[in-house]
Amino acid sequence: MNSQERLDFPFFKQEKLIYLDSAATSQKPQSVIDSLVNYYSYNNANIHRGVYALAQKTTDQFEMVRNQVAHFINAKKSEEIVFTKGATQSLNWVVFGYFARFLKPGDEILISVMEHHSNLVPWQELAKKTGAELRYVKLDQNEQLDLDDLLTKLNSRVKVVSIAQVSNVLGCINPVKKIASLAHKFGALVVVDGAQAVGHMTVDVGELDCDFYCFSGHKMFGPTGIGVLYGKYKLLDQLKPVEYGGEMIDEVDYQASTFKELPLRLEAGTQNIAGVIGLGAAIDYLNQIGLKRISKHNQEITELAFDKLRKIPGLKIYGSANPKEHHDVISFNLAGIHPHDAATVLDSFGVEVRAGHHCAEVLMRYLKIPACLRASFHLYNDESDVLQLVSAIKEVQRFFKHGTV
Ligand SMILES: Cc1ncc(COP(=O)(O)O)c(CN[C@@H]2CONC2=O)c1O
Repeated sequence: MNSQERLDFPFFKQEKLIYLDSAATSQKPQSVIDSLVNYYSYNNANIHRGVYALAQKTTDQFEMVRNQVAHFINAKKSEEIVFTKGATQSLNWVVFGYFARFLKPGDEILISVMEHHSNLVPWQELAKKTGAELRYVKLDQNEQLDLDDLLTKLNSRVKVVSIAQVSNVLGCINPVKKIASLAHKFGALVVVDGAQAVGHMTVDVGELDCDFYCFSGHKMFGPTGIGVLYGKYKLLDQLKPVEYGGEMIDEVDYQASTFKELPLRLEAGTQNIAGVIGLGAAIDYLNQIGLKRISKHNQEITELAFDKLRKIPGLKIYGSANPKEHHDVISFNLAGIHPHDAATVLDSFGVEVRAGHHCAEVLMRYLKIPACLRASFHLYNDESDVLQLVSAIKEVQRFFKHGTV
């Protein structure tokens, strides 16, 4: 990253804040902020129904972003792109709009112990609703996804495998393409939670051959409140709307209504138009910098942080022992210091990390820890951020008079 890119983000023009919580939400480049101001200042109009020129212009801009998203993740066509509030809503629509229609007692749902609550709790509810069984793939000795365990749990009763492409806690990249290939051999469909992957690496849903892919705009330099549900057309066409109302209807009679074709059938009500435009600006920025460059920079920062953190006595890192298997996320604890206490003192040094279960309580139970600290990185982080994190951690240990296990 060059210092100019850090200045692309107004957030960093304020007092020196060491922002290490991009896995919770990323900071926003000026171009994204400007796109929202510009929309509301000069192009604000509702879409798809207005016959006046401005409404048509804004509709065209909205649909152009849909095409942009389709190209960004290499979807076959823009009708496979549905705008949602974010990864959570996207996953809920897949669970309750698609799989709720087909799962029955005796069927199995396979997820991993590392899943975010948004890719875990909906499946719990669906299992209760349908009588299907929810099963978990465990971690291997290196605290990575245990592919052998996945293989032993794959069988003809498994109807869906739902997995994070990147863990928001362990920072590992799961071999989604291989998992899809294996799952499809048993007739299972594959849902990917891409919230921690998009914006950090090139995502190609065609290459992955996944059946559904879900992600959020706010974790990829875009606004909050906007996300994407991708689905292979023939499957998305079977997804029953979870929400009904305006925009998505074709005709409404006294007792029954007909609905529009994909994707509008799945976009009820006035959409987050500004959020879509901001998402388009975020994709423009990602393409301008280049995902390969972002991925390389982020990996350098992550590996630098890993190498320095692992040398700190009393600090334990979760996930792989190989720094190259951590991507933009490092979760850790300090011996004898509760993560919330540590994060509070770190904040007093201007270092902002996350403390808690990171919406992954099953993973915390699996790791036998109540919570942990998490440092997560993106394009705007640099070596000085890492050095300040390390020195602040040492201050925390001095403050709590703990230094060695
Ligand atoms: C892997 C993963 N899946 C799903 C979600 C849910 O996304 P939305 O909240 O945008 O619907 C997140 C959000 N990341 C969370 C948000 O806060 N801290 C995290 O790690 C995530 O990291």
